[in-house]
Amino acid sequence: MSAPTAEQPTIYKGLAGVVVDKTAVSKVVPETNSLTYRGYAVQDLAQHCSFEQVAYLLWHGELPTDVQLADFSQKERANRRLDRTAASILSKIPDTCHPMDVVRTAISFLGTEDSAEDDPSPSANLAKSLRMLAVLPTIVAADMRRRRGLEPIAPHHGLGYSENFLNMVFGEVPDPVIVKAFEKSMVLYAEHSFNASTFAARVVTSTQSDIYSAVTAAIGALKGSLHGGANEAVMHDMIDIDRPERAREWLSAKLDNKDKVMGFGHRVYKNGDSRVPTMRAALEDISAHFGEDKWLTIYAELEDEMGKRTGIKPNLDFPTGPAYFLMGFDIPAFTPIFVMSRITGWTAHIMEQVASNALIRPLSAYDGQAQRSLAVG
Ligand SMILES: CC(=O)SCCNC(=O)CCNC(=O)[C@H](O)C(C)(C)COP(=O)(O)OP(=O)(O)OC[C@H]1O[C@@H](n2cnc3c(N)ncnc32)[C@H](O)[C@@H]1OP(=O)(O)O
Ligand SMILES: O=C([O-])CC(=O)C(=O)O
Repeated sequence: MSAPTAEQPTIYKGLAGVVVDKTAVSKVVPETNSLTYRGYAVQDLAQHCSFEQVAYLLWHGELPTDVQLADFSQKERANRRLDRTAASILSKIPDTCHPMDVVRTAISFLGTEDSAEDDPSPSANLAKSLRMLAVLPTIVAADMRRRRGLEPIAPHHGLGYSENFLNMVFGEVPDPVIVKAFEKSMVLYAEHSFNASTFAARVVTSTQSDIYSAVTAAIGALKGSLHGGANEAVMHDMIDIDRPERAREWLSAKLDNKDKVMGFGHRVYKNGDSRVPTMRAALEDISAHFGEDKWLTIYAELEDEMGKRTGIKPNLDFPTGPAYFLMGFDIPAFTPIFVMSRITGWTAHIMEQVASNALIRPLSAYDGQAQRSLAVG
């Protein structure tokens, strides 16, 4: 291969392997299968911490003291309600559209209501981040109920973040096994360095645009099936497979057809996703709770066959898809639930970008028409 020149520079397609900036929010080490948020291993956080504690950690760099957590929770609970104008706007969106479009529109609309939208100070951006974190479950739950022809359930200020969300969806707080598994998924989904949606948020922020615009862009990036949308695609595939004895044949057909198998592979992890063991264990807990092992068996068949055929391992969306399905969520709500969690990581990165900004503007190598004369007259 010849050396790169000004005319033919090296192209890093998809920015693969390119380090574009520093971050202190999280560290992904694929070689040791490790992921830390602000220095803490994610599996320890998922085991021992609430989602509220993890949100605080991502934003402030340290876990909260009891007093700080009480203050944080009080503010989060006070921001859960969706105002009447926003609720009315969202109720007019066709219920045939994907719920990610509802969430994207909702965040964009929240920006229009905020008189401090363009204030990029740390305190203003923190307040806006908390507002989005608090109100997103209300939006996602109301939209899920709307699609089921049900009235929304108001937030319950006596309940923690996950319990309140589950109560707004199902009209009751489910068994603690389900609440814990859900909470773990929220912790695992919260942050993952410069993934596509976070990078989209950082690109928008780098132009000195506002936090709502950055989050709106991130939601658009997360929707795609190569990113967050994969958790929905995984469940559609598992339903398509239907019987565990069909799983290997189904997978072979996909690979023979050169199709991507959803829920497998990762840009950074090439030897397995650090979050999968924790989420798979949560899926096992839920499956045992419901006495339903069909999805877990399909999971194991696909994982084994994919390993044998390609060596490619599952990513976080693989166990989360069937876990959310067993919890009782409808499939199009899976990626909006991911948004409820990732809002923490996105906004932590937005605030980091604001604090040390440089316009993000890469170069391209032109391969279009050579310069030519315009035929005039
Ligand atoms: C929370 C998250 O966002 S996790 C990611 C969720 N996304 C998915 O699950 C979608 C399915 N997975 C994929 O499409 C990919 O693995 C991605 C997009 C996640 C990462 O892709 P990249 O880093 O660009 O790797 P790339 O697509 O170049 O794959 C390298 C090789 O592995 C193959 N490969 C990678 N993932 C898969 C897969 N899921 N199914 C089949 N083959 C795959 C590719 O076909 C390619 O093979 P080749 O070299 O023979 O052409
Ligand atoms: O890091 C990535 O490219 C995708 C991912 O796993 C995430 O965003 O959680």
